[in-house]
Amino acid sequence: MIYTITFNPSLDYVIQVDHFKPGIINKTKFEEILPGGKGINVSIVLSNLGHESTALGFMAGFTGKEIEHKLESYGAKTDFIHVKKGLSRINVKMKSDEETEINGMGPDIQPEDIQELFNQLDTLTEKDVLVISGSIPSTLPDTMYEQIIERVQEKKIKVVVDATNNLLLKVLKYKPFLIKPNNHELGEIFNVELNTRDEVIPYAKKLQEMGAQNVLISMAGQGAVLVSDNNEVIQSKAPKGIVVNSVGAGDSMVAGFLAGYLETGNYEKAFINGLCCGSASAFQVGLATKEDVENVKKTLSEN
Ligand SMILES: Nc1ncnc2c1ncn2[C@@H]1O[C@H](COP(=O)(O)OP(=O)(O)O)[C@@H](O)[C@H]1O
Ligand SMILES: O=P(O)(O)OC[C@H]1O[C@](O)(COP(=O)(O)O)[C@@H](O)[C@@H]1O
Repeated sequence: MIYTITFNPSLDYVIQVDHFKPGIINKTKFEEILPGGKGINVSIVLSNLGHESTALGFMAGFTGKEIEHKLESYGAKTDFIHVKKGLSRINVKMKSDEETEINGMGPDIQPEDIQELFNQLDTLTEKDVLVISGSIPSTLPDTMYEQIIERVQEKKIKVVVDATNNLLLKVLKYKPFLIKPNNHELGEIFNVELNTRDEVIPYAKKLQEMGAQNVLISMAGQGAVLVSDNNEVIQSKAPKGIVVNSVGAGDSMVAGFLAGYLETGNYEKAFINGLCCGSASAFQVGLATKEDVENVKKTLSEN
């Protein structure tokens, strides 16, 4: 079973506002409410690609119930911990002349809720895969990622981490199977600006030297680079298309890579699946389906 953990799930309120101006009343031209949060997006895309997963994490209030309900409608399994205080957040994703995001805080997670998550993790076995992604709400200790990986370390399960800066750096010593920062996040870690695929390669290799087995760097419209554990560097430009909503593109890439790897055991196929899955999600409001990914793959070979 693939387990995803989303510490702070959300309802993503995606709106289109023509020429947004701060300080006045703006009206929406389009609106949709989607379940969100990085692990949740990974679970949705895995379902779309025909892979079972169970979404773990913390939920609260009516927003939490709606996130769970929406997620299950995609066919993903859920086993969320229901937190008593506060509400699961609503994150605003505004498309206008520029993309603007306002992400909420989330509920008040208590030590007993964390213990419940640990108890769930204790049931995982060697055959399982664990995807841990997204930010940590302020009520959780910033050692959360490490504590989880340490807890499952002896089981030798494959762990995938999609997190930024210190959260990511601190888990490298546990040798995660896959990490997926984007080029900006990679640049922030080393205090450099990385704009091209060639510039990214040496820094991706540094993260590998620091412990990660496979390092996948997403680069939005520039494509992606993979430094794999068999010392291969695989890179590609992005498939061409019109971007409608890039929220969840990175999570789709993680799901696509994982699905491709579990199906074939081949890094190049996994990479292409991840790349096309990311783009297929960016080219629509919601997240990619298997058919969308196959269609994007055809355009990649035509480019
Ligand atoms: N503008 C775009 N054009 C084509 N593909 C895109 C675009 N934006 C994202 N993608 C696809 O989605 C993947 C992940 O996107 P990215 O924005 O780098 O991730 P994140 O959301 O984690 O920052 C990219 O590697 C690419 O395959
Ligand atoms: O957990 P975080 O880092 O606060 O981010 C949550 C947001 O990220 C998303 O999961 C999208 O992530 P990406 O665009 O990086 O793929 C949204 O659905 C959600 O609103």
